[in-house]
Amino acid sequence: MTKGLRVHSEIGALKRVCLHRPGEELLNLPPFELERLLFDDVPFLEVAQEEHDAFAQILRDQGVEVLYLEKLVAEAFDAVPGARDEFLDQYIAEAGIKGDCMRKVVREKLESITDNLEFVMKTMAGLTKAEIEIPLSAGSTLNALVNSESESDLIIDPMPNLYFTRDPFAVVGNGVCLNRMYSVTRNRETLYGKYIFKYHPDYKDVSLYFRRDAAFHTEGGDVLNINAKTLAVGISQRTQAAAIDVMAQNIFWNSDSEVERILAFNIPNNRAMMHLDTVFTQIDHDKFTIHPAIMGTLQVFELTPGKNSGDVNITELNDTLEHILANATGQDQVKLIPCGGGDPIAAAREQWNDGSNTLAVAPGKICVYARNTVTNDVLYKEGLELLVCPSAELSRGRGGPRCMSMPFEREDI
Ligand SMILES: NC(=O)NCCC[C@H](N)C(=O)O
Repeated sequence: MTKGLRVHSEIGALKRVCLHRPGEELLNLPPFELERLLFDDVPFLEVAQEEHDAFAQILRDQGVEVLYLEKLVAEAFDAVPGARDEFLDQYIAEAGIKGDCMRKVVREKLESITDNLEFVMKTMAGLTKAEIEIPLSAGSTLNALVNSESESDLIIDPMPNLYFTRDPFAVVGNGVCLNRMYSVTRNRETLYGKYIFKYHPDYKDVSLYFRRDAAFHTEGGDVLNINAKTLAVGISQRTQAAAIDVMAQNIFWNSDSEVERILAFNIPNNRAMMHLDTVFTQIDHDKFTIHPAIMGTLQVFELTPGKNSGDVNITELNDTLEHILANATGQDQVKLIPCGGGDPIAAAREQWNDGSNTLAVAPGKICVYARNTVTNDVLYKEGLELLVCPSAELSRGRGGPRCMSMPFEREDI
């Protein structure tokens, strides 16, 4: 029997999760490319890996099976002859390589890697001019041959944000949204999910509720499974309202999905609040961490299936966030715990380092970054059990424990 996917909440006991251990993609991250590559500093790879290994071990100690994205892709290639070639064609087409000659040289370089895991990790790391010999022949390009400050040393960009496995695809119930992401630099990450959900023996039969060739963009950080019947989605810098229209049609009118209601939260468009999960995250049956700046300002819509196949009804909910979340979770009331405990400076500082971006491994038991001491103290006093991850280097990419994980299976609550 294949394993498949099963995620009907944010808090049910976590059984299986997909991570990506930061790799050489972080070594191909020059300071002057940080903004374009959506990273905020140059991390120290060895320490980032140690921190990530500690995060994975915390999850294993809680009985969670840890899967690695890069291994799943390699297993898909091992399982299906021809899958790797198909991937390589698409990878090269989307890699932004300048000139046919260079594309040929790069293809030969990647084809020469025999081990599938090594091959996958190389595609993630990117490629620099120093790594290949460029033939001076008919068909070569000036861009390849010239060493100049105005020409990048990167032939293929690295994908430094891959360890935020939350974003390129989002598991919803037993299916998955394979996203078209907001930025060119991150959209290449969705190729790995495509090949897992197309060819991996355990995951090739799951339903897709969104596709990477869609006209509108969305990211997994905006998708929260409240329960089997209710999904919360952020309208944000990263997810367009039109993408949620598409998602709603595909989810409501797919017999595999139990979701009957989507709540769309219109959140501010800025980097500190780039996704819904940076603004609020469920941590217990009746508790959420929140960014204090969104209190009282949110516009929220409810989408439900209409009468005829493909129809979606939309209404605006004029209520407080507490009432909307209490109603969605079926609780009499919910507690919203502000990042930084309400102190404006601590809130801004710890929000910047993902103080509200926690990962629940069970109701009331959450992974948090060690550096957010003010928020962690408040969470502890509210009765939460904290699993504390080191975070000096990992946090430089602007994502927390929820961003660094994509649950594949949770126990139902
Ligand atoms: N779900 C999340 O909030 N993910 C964090 C993504 C951070 C990454 N550097 C980005 O800008 O996309």
